[in-house]
Parts: sequence; C-alpha cells; structure tokens
Amino acid sequence: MTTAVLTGIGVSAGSAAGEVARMAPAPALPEARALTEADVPAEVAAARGALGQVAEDLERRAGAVTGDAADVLSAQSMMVADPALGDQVEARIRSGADGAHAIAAAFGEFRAALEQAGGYFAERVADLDDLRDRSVASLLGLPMPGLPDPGRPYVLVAADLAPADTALLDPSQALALVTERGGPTSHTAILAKTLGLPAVVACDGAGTLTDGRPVLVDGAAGAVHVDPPPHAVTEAAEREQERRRLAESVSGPGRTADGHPVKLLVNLGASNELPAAAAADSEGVGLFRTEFLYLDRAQAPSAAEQVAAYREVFTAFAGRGVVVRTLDAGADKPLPFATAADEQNPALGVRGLRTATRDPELLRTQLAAIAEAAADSGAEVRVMAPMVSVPREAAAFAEQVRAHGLRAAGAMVEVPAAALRAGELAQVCDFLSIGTNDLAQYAFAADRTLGELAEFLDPWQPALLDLVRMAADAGARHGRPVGVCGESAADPALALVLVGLGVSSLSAAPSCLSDVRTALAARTLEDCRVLAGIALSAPDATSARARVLAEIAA
Ligand SMILES: C=C(OP(=O)(O)O)C(=O)O
Ligand SMILES: [Mg+2]
Repeated sequence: MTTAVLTGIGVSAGSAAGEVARMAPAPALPEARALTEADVPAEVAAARGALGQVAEDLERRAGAVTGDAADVLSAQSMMVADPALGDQVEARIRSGADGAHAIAAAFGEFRAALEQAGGYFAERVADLDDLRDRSVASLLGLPMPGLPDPGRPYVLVAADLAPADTALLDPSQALALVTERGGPTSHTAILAKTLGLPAVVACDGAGTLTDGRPVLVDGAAGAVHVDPPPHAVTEAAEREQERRRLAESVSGPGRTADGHPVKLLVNLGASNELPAAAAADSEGVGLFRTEFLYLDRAQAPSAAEQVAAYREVFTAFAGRGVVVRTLDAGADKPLPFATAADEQNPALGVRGLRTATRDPELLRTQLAAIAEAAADSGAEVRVMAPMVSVPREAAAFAEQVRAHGLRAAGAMVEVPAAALRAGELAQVCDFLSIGTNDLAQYAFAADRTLGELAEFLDPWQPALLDLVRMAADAGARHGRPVGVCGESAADPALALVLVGLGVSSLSAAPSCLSDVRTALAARTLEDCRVLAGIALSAPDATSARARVLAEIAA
C-alpha cells in the first residue's frame, strides 16, 4: 500500500499513531421550511428528541471525566434538559417554525435573558451557543460540533483550535493534534506543548482527512503519514520510547556539560495546567500567563478572585520562583472590557502594558492582588510587563511594582525597539524576558497566527537571533539576567543556541523541559557559543537549523 504524507509545521515533538476524529464546525441553519398541520407532532418529537440526545450525550461524557470538566459538562446537560427550553421549542413549532429554527430561536431568547442578567450569567452565553449548535446538529443528523468523542483515543484534526475549543480536551484521549491553519507560535502550538502531544499545524491536505482514517503524526518532522504500514508505526513507537528514555536520564537544575547553570522554568497558562507544572522538574515558573483569569468574561475578575488564583499557584511553587506576567490583553488575546473593538490593526494597537495607560485600575488591581497573594506564600514572586516598547514604560512599571511591595520587576522584550534599547530597559528593571513569539511577529511584520507566514515566524531566523543576542549582551553589561520564554525555548537545539547567545534561563511547557535539559548536559558553554555563531552566520532560518543540527550530530 502506498502511504501519502501530508506536510506542515511540526510544533510539538514526538510521534503518535491513531485514527482521525475531526472537530466538526457549527452547523449552518438550513432555509426555513414551511410546516403543515400534519407535520407538527413529528417535528415536535424530533426537536425534543434532539434536545434529549444532547443532554444524554453530555451527561455520559460528564460520567467519563472528573473534576471541573465533569461539573461543566453536567451543568451544560442540565441547561439543555431544562423543561422550559423544550416548551419554548414546542411553542415555536406550533406557531409555524421548523425544528431547527425553533431550537435556534428558543436558545436566542434564553441567550438574551442571560445577557441582560449580566455578571456571571452573561459569561455563560458561549455555553448556550454551543448547546444550540449541538442541538441543531443532532436534529439535522450532522456531526456534533466541537471536540469529538469517538469513545477511543484519537488524532484530533481541525481547521484550527481556539482556547475555548480546547478547554475540555482530554489529553488521555487525544493522541496528537493536526490543524489546517495556525503557525509555530499559534494557540495550537502552545497547547500541544503544554499537553505533551505531538502536533503539526498549517498542514496541507489535513482538510481531506476523514473520521476513522489511520494516520501517523511525526511532530518533529512536521509530517502526517496517511494509512501508515505497521512497520512504520512500530519504528516510530520505538524512536519515541528511546526519546523518552534519554529525556528521563538527566534530572535537576539545568547545566551545560561544564557546569554552566541555565535555569529551566515552566510556562503556565491555565489553572488546570498547575498540577503538571508544579510536578515538573524545574526551578519554577518563568512565564505565568494571567490572561486565563480574564478570558470569556464581560468584566475583569475581582481582586479577591485574583488573590485566590495567584495564591494557588504561589503555594504550589513554595521554595521556587514564579514570574507573573501582568495582563496581556489585545491582538490574539482580545477582552471585551480591555480592548477596543474598532482598532484596524489590533496587534499594533493598545495591547499588553499599553492597556494600563487606558485603564490604570486594571493594572493597579492586578499588582495589589499579586502582592497580597505573594506575601507569606513561600514562593519568590517576580512580576513582568508584556509588550514594553520604550524605557519610559519599563521605568514606570518597575516603580509601580516596587510601590506594591513586590521585590523584582521585569520587562518582556517582544518588540524590536525593546531589544535595540535593552540596555536602557536593564538599567530600570531587575530582569528581562524575551518573548520570541511576538518578537518574531514584530521583527518580520508577520501575523503570528498565520500559518502561511511560518517562514518569517521561524525562531531560527538569524535576524531574530540578532535581537536575542542584543538583549542578552545588554543584560550582561548591566548585570541583569535575560531569559527566553517564547516557544523557541522548547526546541532543544535552539535552546543551545540561545544559551550560546547569553540567555540565562529558558521557560517552556513542562513536557519539553527534559529534552532541553538532556541537550544542555551534552554540551559545554563554549560548544553553545560555537553553535550560536553558526546560526547567526547562516543566510536563513532553514540553513541555520540544518547547520546547527549537522554540527550537533558531527
Ligand atoms: C512568551 C510570549 O508571550 P505570548 O506567547 O503569551 O504572547 C511571546 O510573545 O513570546
Ligand atoms: Mg507575547
């Protein structure tokens, strides 16, 4: 049998074989259908049946999981089983609507009521939209929208994945992720690393993969083998086992072969990631993305809610360090209460630290909450600002952080101007952290969410590495540590280059740390400097990567 190979961008290493399960899109409402009197009883029964089927399906899924996920699914099941909803649907059919339109309209009415109630209720409208789509799909006999649930482990294939799609993804069922869109720093890439799942994004031809098709996903090579022969699956499993064995053979703080320390830290972006992050062999958190607290809401979380969420993290990391990043709203993380809806170029707009100029209270409340949660937590808490562009912003931020009694203030280097003037930032801050995801986006003027622009967003781009070197040199001149917390820190070969450029800490998804630790342990600092020189002198990203890998293999 010949096997087709689909290629894309490998964003999370490892390989896995399994059958495809697709994430179906929300169903489009068909043209309205006129009912005769005689049609009504059957239409009512079908619509009520669809609601019942969705409720049952959600209840079954709730029974198969535990914790927050089970609570969310049970609550959704109860919403769709609410007799008032069924009565509404029936009434609308009796007054002439067909089943699909009756369901959509009844949900629309509930939605309006929730929105009007405001607060917590208004935040649940997305759940109602999801239930509406499920009910309509069930009635029309279409695949269920959202995450699939084939009842066996599967390779998830989707057009793209958004944070809301994946909140309930069960990592024990998903074997690998394949998306048609997305780039190397997209949400899918970050999620895959967090869950330790092999992933290929911007995968040409992924749209042709149908449910049940056997595939072998190679996350390192960015390849999806369709209908792989059994020997290929066995070989891939053996390679995967060897990779894991090697990764587990070294532990403890990051060190090069000659003992140069490199802090290995974890990125943390949601409360459900906390157990794995805390259990990982790391010196702490290098990037605590706090946006998860603010997403999917009509208003910012209260101070008390923030204190509780931060305290949970700080307590889990008692005795270790935690770098909290203040709210990074805007662009790929829009928030209704913090971002303007009418910006033409949101990535170049009021985002990150700039949001605090428009709404100073947002930052004040957050810093006060961080300070309160940090007190007596046992963790060494440091705070940094996203999207710093000029030294003035960094100085004002640092002053505010210290005024809240917090010890260390840092600036992220994500804008080329910040890398060019990193020396001035280092003079007013205690540390710098390079966000290579955004730094690539802004250095190359390439939207980080577009798979089509992957070449520019490749963190091996020598021009990006020039900016990293500038920031690291500036940190060294002023005696300030400079870390990297973008996705580039998760690539073991690139991690060596970053260390050679002078970076002193690497922060990545917990599942990626052991590969990076093993790579460091096999090379001296001087080796890393040589590798950095090779990458910097390459003409482009592809040859930088190839030349460094060849030197490592030599
Ligand atoms: C770490 C970064 O921040 P985020 O991915 O959250 O924008 C980055 O830009 O590299
Ligand atoms: Mg960023």
